[in-house]
Amino acid sequence: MAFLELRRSLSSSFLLRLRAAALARSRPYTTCEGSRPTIVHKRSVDILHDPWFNKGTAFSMTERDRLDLRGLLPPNVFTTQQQIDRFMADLKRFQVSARDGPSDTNALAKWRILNRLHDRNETMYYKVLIDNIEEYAPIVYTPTVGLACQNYSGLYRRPRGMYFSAADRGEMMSMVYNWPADQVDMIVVTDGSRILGLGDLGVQGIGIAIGKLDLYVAAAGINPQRVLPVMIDVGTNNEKLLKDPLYLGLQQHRLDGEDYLSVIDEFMEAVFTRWPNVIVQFEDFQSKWAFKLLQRYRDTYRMFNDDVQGTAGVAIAGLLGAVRAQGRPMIDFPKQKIVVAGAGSAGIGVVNAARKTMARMLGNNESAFESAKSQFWVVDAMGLITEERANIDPEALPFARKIKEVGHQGLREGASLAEVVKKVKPDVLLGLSAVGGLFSKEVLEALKDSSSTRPAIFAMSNPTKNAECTPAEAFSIVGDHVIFASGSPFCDVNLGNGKIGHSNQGNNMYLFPGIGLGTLLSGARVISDGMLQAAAECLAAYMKDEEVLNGIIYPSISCIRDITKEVAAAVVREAVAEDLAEGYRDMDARELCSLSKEETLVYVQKNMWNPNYPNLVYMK
Ligand SMILES: NC(=O)C1=CN([C@@H]2O[C@H](COP(=O)(O)OP(=O)(O)OC[C@H]3O[C@@H](n4cnc5c(N)ncnc54)[C@H](O)[C@@H]3O)[C@@H](O)[C@H]2O)C=CC1
Ligand SMILES: CC(=O)C(=O)O
Ligand SMILES: [Mg+2]
Repeated sequence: MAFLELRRSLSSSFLLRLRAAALARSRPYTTCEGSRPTIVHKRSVDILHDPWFNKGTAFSMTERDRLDLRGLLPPNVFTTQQQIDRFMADLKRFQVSARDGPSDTNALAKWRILNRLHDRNETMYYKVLIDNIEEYAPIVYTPTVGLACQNYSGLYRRPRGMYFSAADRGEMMSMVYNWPADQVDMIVVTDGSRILGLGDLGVQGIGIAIGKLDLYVAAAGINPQRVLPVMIDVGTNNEKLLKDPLYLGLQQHRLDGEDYLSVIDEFMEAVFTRWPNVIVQFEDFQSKWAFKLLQRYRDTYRMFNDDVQGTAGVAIAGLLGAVRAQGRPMIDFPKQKIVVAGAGSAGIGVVNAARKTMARMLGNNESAFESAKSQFWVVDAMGLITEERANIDPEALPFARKIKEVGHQGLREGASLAEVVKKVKPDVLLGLSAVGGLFSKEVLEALKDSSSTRPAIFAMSNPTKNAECTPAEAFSIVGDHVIFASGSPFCDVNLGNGKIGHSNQGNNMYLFPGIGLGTLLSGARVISDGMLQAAAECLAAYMKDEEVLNGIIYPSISCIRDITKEVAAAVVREAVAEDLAEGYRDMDARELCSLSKEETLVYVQKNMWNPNYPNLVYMK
């Protein structure tokens, strides 16, 4: 009701202007000089201050005349490449002159320089990011984005995205109309309660939503005018932030229970009312809420939880790669013994998905599902989880080991990670604990007795300092034959004798952009388990046998746009197969069904945004 009243009270001319502006913005952004122009309704300095349309020194002279820009810019008209060369020279100069400081200082300085470019010229920002993804993903994404979030209240200059707070209850239906774009394809939302492995960062967590959406644009080619980072500020339980007078968020403890749920419910209703086709990615919600919110919304809204579902898919792809790296067929996966350290949203998401994958390989029936469970040993902050655990988390309950069973192995409730590794001799040791160095010398020494010919170590916690071990530790302690993956990037290790120990990056960035893009282009109303499984299988199949045998189980980030295209196409095809696809724009469901695999790839590619300046024409 409040929403209807508000809409009525807005003057119709304002709504018309809003719609006209949004329509202009929603036009294809990939046109170049000479092709169909983009109509803009602003001129002069207003256009220079609009990062969606600004081209800076690249405005041609005719455009400068057309848009009243003559004299507002230095006279030399630059090509896109010249602009980038100038920007990069500046960025590199900083890198050289800041060589004395700790490496983090350089990384944060680079984040600031890139952030300022993002604020003034989006096209150029994304061109720099796409063309140098290997170098700058670790800046706009993990690990540096973690540091940026920790310091966000100080770094904040210009607003980006939307903030919905506990103080906005009852207002969200109208607030969503404050966002200038009539079309939003992708929202990444966080409540800041568990940012990477850095804990509760409150409102400062918006940095992670921005970083994830940067990858949506760079990897999936989602139009940057149609992404929306969102922070839901329900308070923070971080006492340091609560005491900080410069903290930008609500200075109150987090809402809980029904109060908390009512805020998230209102937000979901509001965004899906204004943008019925939007996809919402939940990011870095503490486990306590991650599973509950996923269950609450996944059958009604187009949403997924990246930490639970995206991470699970990336882990499955890596685990299957590790089986192949042993020279064994993937169908041997159900024989792998897997020790998982961390029973939060990510760890439990992985064991659930891995169990289902094993069960499918074993015949996809109840007994297969039951027996697959016995391949996992889950260890959390209190040690090995068994059925003797008091107040066990319901999500972890299915993986609690039977006390008699572990007794036979010489283990007990709460056994330490080192003891578990010693007794189980696992094929895989996977960390999603957020505890840097958890895979200590003792744990890694124990893994030397693994029953696998090539034990695999997944130190998946972020950012870098939270990795359970480094690749150098893994290769030097366990041996050259080990398979290694980490959540944040590490360099390969020189093993001597011309041999390289490959350091893979096992991060959900290889899946979430493709899951989002595939869902968008299929028009599926929900994101099914099958669509997520198709994404994971596609990533697993991306790696060639010779790469996998060489210990390379994930692709290089330099191919992320290509991988994302493949993943998105796999998601579209699965949505079609499950009869969930309702089509997108001119591509209706029937036509989607008739596309071959190759045609689906072409369809996806055609719908990916590229960072080219459009030709701008002013209209009153
Ligand atoms: N590589 C990737 O793509 C992803 C990595 N992550 C990382 O995973 C980590 C965990 O994320 P969530 O599961 O959401 O966090 P969470 O806080 O929900 O769970 C952490 C879990 O680790 C356990 N833990 C704490 N100390 C431990 C110890 N000494 N030994 C064994 N377990 C211990 C806790 O009991 C808890 O079960 C974070 O660092 C996050 O950055 C999360 C998602 C994706
Ligand atoms: C990668 C990611 O989503 C995380 O560390 O939370
Ligand atoms: Mg996350």
